[in-house]
Amino acid sequence: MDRIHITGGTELHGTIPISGAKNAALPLMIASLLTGETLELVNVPRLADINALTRILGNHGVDQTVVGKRPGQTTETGQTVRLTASNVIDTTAPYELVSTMRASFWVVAPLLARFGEAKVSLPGGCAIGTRPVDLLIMALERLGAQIEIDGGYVVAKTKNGLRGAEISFPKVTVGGTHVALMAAALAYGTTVIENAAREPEVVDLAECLTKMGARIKGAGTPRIEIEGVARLNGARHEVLPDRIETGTYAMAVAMTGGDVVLENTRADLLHAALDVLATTGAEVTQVPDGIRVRRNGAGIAAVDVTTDPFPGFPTDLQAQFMALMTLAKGSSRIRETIFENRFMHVQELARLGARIRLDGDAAIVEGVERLKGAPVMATDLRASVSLVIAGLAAEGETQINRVYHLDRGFEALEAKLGRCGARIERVRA
Ligand SMILES: CC(=O)N[C@H]1[C@@H](OP(=O)(O)OP(=O)(O)OC[C@H]2O[C@@H](n3ccc(=O)[nH]c3=O)[C@H](O)[C@@H]2O)O[C@H](CO)[C@@H](O)[C@@H]1O
Ligand SMILES: C=C(OP(=O)(O)O)C(=O)O
Repeated sequence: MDRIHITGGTELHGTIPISGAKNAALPLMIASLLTGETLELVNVPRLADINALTRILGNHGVDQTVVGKRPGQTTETGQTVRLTASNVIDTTAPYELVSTMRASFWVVAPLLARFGEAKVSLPGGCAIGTRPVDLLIMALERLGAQIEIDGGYVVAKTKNGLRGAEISFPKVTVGGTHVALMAAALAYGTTVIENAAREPEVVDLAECLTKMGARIKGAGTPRIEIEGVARLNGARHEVLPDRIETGTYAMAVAMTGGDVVLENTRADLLHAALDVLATTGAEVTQVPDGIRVRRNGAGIAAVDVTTDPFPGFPTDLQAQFMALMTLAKGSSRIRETIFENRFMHVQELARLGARIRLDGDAAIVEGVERLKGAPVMATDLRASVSLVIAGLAAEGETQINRVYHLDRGFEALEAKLGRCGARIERVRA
């Protein structure tokens, strides 16, 4: 198994191009199942999760091509992918394919809406909590689907097509909102989603669906209204920048010190996180087409954080922020309200010398003077990258095992950090 080897203690200086968002690209690719025409997606990141979804869509019969390089594009420019679901031959998404990635479960919605049936394995994904799909099933049932669980599969059917309805989510769910949006786009009549997720990736999906001919109002607010249409058409859509990758590298600079411009990204995608970062003492400024993060010799201030649905502080940046707080002056309290088991990085950060105590849904981090490199093991995607950040700031050598988690969500991580002076390399097994 590959490992990442880091020699810590160097500041980061330079530019880092930010990729298209994994968590936007996945539902956008899945939306290709809603039409027989071609959906062209620009700025798709090269990631293991994207490859996994490519296999799942291919199994349904979706034709996929990756467009070659065009003038002005480099290997750092995202891929352009064309997806055509004109000949869907299989409405089953098997366990072997779905178990590795949670988002793949969302294919249930377009398959059901367009073909009246879907059989999709219950999902896997990062081990950060129980992660049920009851609310996704509730949304489809509200739209008239008959659903059974059989042998680990969700078997969904509809006799006469889906019908618009009111879907009121008791808690904010990103996946539930994606599923409801895709299913309602082809349902007969009007659907209202209450307490919808407001994440930028939901807005991105809604914008793409609108280009495909869907009628959607209110995406980005807690109330989304969808007037179903009989069919959707092809479209071309650019995947929005990855706000979690942006925030991750911003926190890396805040921790190691230095001066880095994060290119091809937008501050409005992560205001809450950037505000917190500024409170810790980092200088965060908007520059044309990006964000500049700087920290000089001054120390890191301790700041309390609570994760929340967008526009709050994202749970997907909680581990990275905890890494930063391990070197803060004083004590910070980090509360996780989205997932009940998203503190797997705590024991690994402790190997580097961090002082963190768990207290229910919160972690209390006592800042220390310095971290010292050690072998650590990544346990999930964002936990893994929190160890990379901590390793960059630690004295000496850090070796991160189980790198496949990182490959799910961070494109060209070593190259992006390496060009800013980090001493980081992948040791291939
Ligand atoms: C591929 C992708 O985009 N993943 C993101 C998505 O995950 P995902 O869409 O899985 O997360 P949700 O927003 O659905 O989950 C939010 C909360 O609702 C709960 N819940 C969800 C569905 C359900 O049927 N029942 C239920 O109880 C979850 O266990 C969790 O406690 O949003 C999360 C929250 O921002 C992010 O951390 C993930 O990175
Ligand atoms: C938790 C994540 O992914 P998934 O929902 O696919 O497990 C993530 O992107 O941080």
